[in-house]
Amino acid sequence: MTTVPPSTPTPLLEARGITKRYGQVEALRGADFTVYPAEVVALLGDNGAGKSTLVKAITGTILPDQGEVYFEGRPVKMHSPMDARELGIETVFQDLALVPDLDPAGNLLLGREILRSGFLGKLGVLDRKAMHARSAEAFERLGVRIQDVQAKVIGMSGGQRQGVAVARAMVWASKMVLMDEPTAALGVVQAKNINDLILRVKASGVAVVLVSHNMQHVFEVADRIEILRLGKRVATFRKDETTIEEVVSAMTGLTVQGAA
Ligand SMILES: Nc1ncnc2c1ncn2[C@@H]1O[C@H](COP(=O)(O)OP(=O)(O)OP(=O)(O)O)[C@@H](O)[C@H]1O
Repeated sequence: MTTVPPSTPTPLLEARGITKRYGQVEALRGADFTVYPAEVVALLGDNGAGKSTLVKAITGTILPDQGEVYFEGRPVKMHSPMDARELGIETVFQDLALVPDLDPAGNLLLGREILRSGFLGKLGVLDRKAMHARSAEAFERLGVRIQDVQAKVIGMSGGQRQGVAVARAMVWASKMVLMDEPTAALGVVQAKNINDLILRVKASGVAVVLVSHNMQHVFEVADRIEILRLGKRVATFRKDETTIEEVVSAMTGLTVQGAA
């Protein structure tokens, strides 16, 4: 187990002592979580450990009962995903949150549509040409291959949809992208594409938080790994200094790991 070395920069995001209850269930019991700038950090834990709840708490999707979130060293309160967006944080949720009847461009630019300009300024009409051009450029830059950018996403394969959702988050995130199970429904080639995307985003200076059960995926792309167990962080590792066995032991609690 590794603690943070002395030369480590100020965390981009730090969650401290987050608690969240759903009735009798304590989903988070004082969870901590740290993300450094431009790193890929995997958030791992067994089913029900609280990973999705923690992701929601640091993206303004739910309000925690207790605890603080610091962003670039300052305390922040996120009341909605819009608050997170304003900080440069984008999220790819398990359900992808795409609009099935829109094409990839419409989904990429959802809430950020480009309007046609008229004599008196912006008209309330979508500039589809500009939207398609902008999206095609974004997909190209990210290496996401979309055969027909004008086809509705409802007719696309799971992997293509995932590509659209991940690209949307990556295009707009200036500081951090969170991905909850990005490769869950993907084949080997598609999972590799997502890995390539993650590494591209990291190279552009944006941090990536990855929630995944896929150990191979995690060990391919993550710089660090943080483990949640029963709603608390129980260990942190540098990927280069650990093994899958050690990580699995920390997740299951079969060996004692010092708290991070
Ligand atoms: N909206 C909710 N209402 C009630 N209980 C919830 C809700 N969301 C999460 N929980 C409970 O909180 C605990 C943590 O759930 P969470 O989904 O955060 O875990 P997870 O680590 O993401 O699990 P998984 O890997 O299975 O997705 C679980 O016991 C879950 O049943």
